[in-house]
Amino acid sequence: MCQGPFHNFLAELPKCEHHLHLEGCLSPSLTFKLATKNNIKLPSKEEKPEYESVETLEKRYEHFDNLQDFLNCYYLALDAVITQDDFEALGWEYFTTAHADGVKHAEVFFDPQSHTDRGIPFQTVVNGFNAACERAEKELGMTSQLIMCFLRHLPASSAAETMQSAIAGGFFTAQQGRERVIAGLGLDSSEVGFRPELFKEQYAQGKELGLHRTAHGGEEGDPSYISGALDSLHCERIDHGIKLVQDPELLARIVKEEILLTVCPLSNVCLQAVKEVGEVPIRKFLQEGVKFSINSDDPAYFGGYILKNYCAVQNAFNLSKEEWKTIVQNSINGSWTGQKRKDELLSMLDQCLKKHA
Ligand SMILES: Nc1ncnc2[nH]cnc12
Ligand SMILES: [Zn+2]
Repeated sequence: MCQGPFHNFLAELPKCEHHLHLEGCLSPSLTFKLATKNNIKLPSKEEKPEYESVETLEKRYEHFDNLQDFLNCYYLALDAVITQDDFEALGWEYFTTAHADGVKHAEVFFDPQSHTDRGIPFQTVVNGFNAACERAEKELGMTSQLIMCFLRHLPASSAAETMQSAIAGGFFTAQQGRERVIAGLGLDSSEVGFRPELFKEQYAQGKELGLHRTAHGGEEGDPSYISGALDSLHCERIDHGIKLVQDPELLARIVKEEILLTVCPLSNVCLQAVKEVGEVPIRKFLQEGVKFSINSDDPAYFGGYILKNYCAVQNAFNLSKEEWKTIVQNSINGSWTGQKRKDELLSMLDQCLKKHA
């Protein structure tokens, strides 16, 4: 069980997070705080009773029927987030909490279209989130990358416009010793019916520009959403990917090509993809040699940040320290950071394992 010394071991593991939506860190209390500051009218009590107070909104987030039910809440709450400082505050909420959970390196998603569609300038969003990343490195020693996601329920033409905004703003360009502000592309939102192939052109353009590529796949959708992301989008990682177990041939390919899955156990339970964490194919992935990291997805909605996910996995699978070593090693090596940073993280892992031997 995840208690006492084992909990300390999990807490002290040097974690890399690869599947985290910054917008998914918008808690009910931060939503109300920003709405008040910005003079934003959240839905009225008559329209949506859950917006009566922080407490009623917290209660609403205790149960989601499925991914779409969650996404409806997720997009609505964003109305409260307006200024560059708001985006920085949202990013900072993530970095401070993740730091306390032992995250050393984070590759975080953001959804520009959920803001530009409300009239917020693209630069306001990116500059705010990037300010939080820079502050995290300076004040907390955490390294990070931003991953720009396309919303798959919107047409590819909207993704193309988003791509153009990032190019025009110079956010994909490395400048004078500074890395590019946006390191990679992602694909999220409603999965079933919105196939990865629709975004082929944007991903081809991203590959040409030297951007990293990942996409949500096999969260609710069948394994063809995973193979589609590999074949059409040339993804280096797959976000979620739990439906992979339905296709043994594809599983063998994922192992052979060393594609990292970014698994989010508490999210899968909250969105009813599985009944309990024990149904997430953690044991199967370890046995078959599928590389994966463990992540929090949308922690303000799914009951906890990364450490809660590590603990939930431990409670469900009772993994050995050797198995945790494999998981953390794979998350370090599957990160989109340079070898020097990976070596630092691997050495932190070594120290942690020695301390807890
Ligand atoms: N779990 C998830 N799946 C798809 N899109 C998302 N956007 C935020 N969280 C998501
Ligand atoms: Zn996600």
